[in-house]
Amino acid sequence: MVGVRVRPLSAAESARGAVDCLSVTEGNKVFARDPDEKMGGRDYLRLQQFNDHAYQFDAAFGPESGSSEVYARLVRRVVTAVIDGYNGACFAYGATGSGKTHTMLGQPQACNSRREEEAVEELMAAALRDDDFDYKFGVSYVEIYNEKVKDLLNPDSQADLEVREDAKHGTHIQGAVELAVGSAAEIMEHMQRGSVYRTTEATNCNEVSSRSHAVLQVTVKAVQRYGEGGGSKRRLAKMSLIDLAGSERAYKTDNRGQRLVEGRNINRSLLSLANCINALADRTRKGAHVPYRDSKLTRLLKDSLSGTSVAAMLCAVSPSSDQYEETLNTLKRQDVPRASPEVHAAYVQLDNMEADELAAISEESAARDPSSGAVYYYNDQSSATTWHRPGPQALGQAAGAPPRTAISPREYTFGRG
Ligand SMILES: Nc1ncnc2c1ncn2[C@@H]1O[C@H](COP(=O)(O)OP(=O)(O)OP(=O)(O)O)[C@@H](O)[C@H]1O
Repeated sequence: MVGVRVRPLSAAESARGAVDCLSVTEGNKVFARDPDEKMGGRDYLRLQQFNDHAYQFDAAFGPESGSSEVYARLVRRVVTAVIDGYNGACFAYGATGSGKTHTMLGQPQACNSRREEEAVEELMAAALRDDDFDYKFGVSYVEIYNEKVKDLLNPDSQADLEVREDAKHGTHIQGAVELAVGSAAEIMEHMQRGSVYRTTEATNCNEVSSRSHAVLQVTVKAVQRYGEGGGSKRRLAKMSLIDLAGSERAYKTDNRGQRLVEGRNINRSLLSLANCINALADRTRKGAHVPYRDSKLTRLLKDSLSGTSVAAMLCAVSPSSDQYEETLNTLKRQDVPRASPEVHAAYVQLDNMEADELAAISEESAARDPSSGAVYYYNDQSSATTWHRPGPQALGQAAGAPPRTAISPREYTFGRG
């Protein structure tokens, strides 16, 4: 699931004369108004322009939404999956100063609004309610800065730890401390202590800018109390909460020297994360190579992204007109393709579709791409982000189950986006 959170315009932004250029509307859409365009008129061309800047998400939160709402709509399902034995990951993505850390950690004076705290509290509470399993929890907290892994729970340790993978532990960091914990408060305490050692700098965009990716992992070991036939079932799952470094382009922070190297490493690892997510999400490339090894971040998160894992991405954006380009960059990258077929590339592999999926195609879910004239169908029984474009025969008998042979196996059709 991909969500977006628009933070309030800050006092500093208002003082600079910046204005609010985003609105969150019904249907989880975010409209971005180009501050250089005069949008006063309501003629068709202007309206079209306006619509071109609407971005669709699975969940969209305006400045009035609290972290609890973000938690309930985006994070809870990840926590539930972890309790059921799946790996889960929540990412906070966005430009510097957009609100990633605020969403993940909250402000010191507003402890009760932390999303991470809610996540670990619910995880612990669900474990306590479960009579069938005994639970043990461990926590580790690392940062990845300039492709080097530092243990935030043991800051004096070796400066660059290795990411390893084995059958017993999955992907993990060799030598990183994993502390046994018994309550959500303990996890938060460790995290607050570790956060002090995180690499932050003042950039042009944020006074306390995180220049590293911070990865908090809670390991959940569950052992069944009364196993059938004397044997006990065991489950091992991991919940990863990731506060990514700012995604802005290097020039924006006016960085040179060390800052420029940082910026390049941040962008490289974010790109490799995007490449992995795209490869995993692209159902037309089942079994395709996923480039986990391209960065430390993706190597570490390999078992939280692949297989039977559940992930949520929260994109933080500033509504400020002077951050418009960065905001658009985030919105464009994370926009869910199903919303507006007119402005997005769409792709299908129909030979993977089952008869019941084809049968679910209905005329109501059809949309026509104005530039190519192609008709797309959104099939809500399958992956939320996959558009199916039936071949010519299938179009004529959309309500039935068209013969598979009549459909070309792969078709890629691109609209304007
Ligand atoms: N939803 C919000 N409500 C109120 N204030 C917010 C909100 N989101 C962010 N802020 C404030 O905006 C400022 C920047 O936010 P934050 O430090 O979380 O950005 P960031 O995306 O983590 O930046 P960086 O990548 O540079 O670390 C902070 O002062 C924070 O308190």
